[in-house]
Amino acid sequence: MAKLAPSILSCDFSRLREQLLAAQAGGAEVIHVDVMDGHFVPNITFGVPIVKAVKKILPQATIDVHLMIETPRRYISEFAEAGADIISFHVEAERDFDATINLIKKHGKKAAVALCPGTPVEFVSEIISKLEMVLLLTVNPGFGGQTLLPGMDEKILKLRREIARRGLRTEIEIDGGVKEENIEYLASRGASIIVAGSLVFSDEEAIEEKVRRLSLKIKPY
Ligand SMILES: O=C(CO)[C@@H](O)[C@H](O)COP(=O)(O)O
Ligand SMILES: [Fe+2]
Repeated sequence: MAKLAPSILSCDFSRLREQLLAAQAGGAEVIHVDVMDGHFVPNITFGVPIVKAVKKILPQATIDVHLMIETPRRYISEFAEAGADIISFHVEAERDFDATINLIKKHGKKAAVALCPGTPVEFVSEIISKLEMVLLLTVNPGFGGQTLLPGMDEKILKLRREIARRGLRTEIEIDGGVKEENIEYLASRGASIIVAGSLVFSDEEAIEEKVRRLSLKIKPY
């Protein structure tokens, strides 16, 4: 049903290589990288050098870059050249959707837009056919370890139905607040990629085992 995408936001950066290799050994094919600028969101994380490092450590993985930055179009080329495979930009942070999507595609990367929890799915109606993925942020952007906001399950279902109605193959990524108790339910609403940060990285259970077990929960066959 869905793929698990561990988010490095919650990893121990002094052990980045070890933890990424463990996630890969557990079967993770997609690695989620949260880029935050301290303007679009109240937090600052990391940028291009970390994307390069993740790609170097896991050259076979799909590097899924979630840009939580103002005017993301300015930085698309740098992230693409650093090794991003999927680039998501926020519709709330960019005026020119078409130019940004075209630039991502010009680099041969998968184009995605991200929606904050309060942004309705109708916002993407006119551009969805140009996108490979829509990221639904299910917590307020900026921090890991938050609680899934109410109503997000309905939002996923609504977008999944709209994609089906239009005969598209757009992926839906769910990001934020994914926990043991809601991961299967979120997958059943129509998510195709499920991001998990604190659930994967801040726990005593070994990362490899955790990724394997969670992946089985959302992809039982
Ligand atoms: O984009 C974000 C937060 O803004 C996420 O990707 C977080 O990394 C998810 O963290 P958890 O809620 O899974 O701990
Ligand atoms: Fe994210």
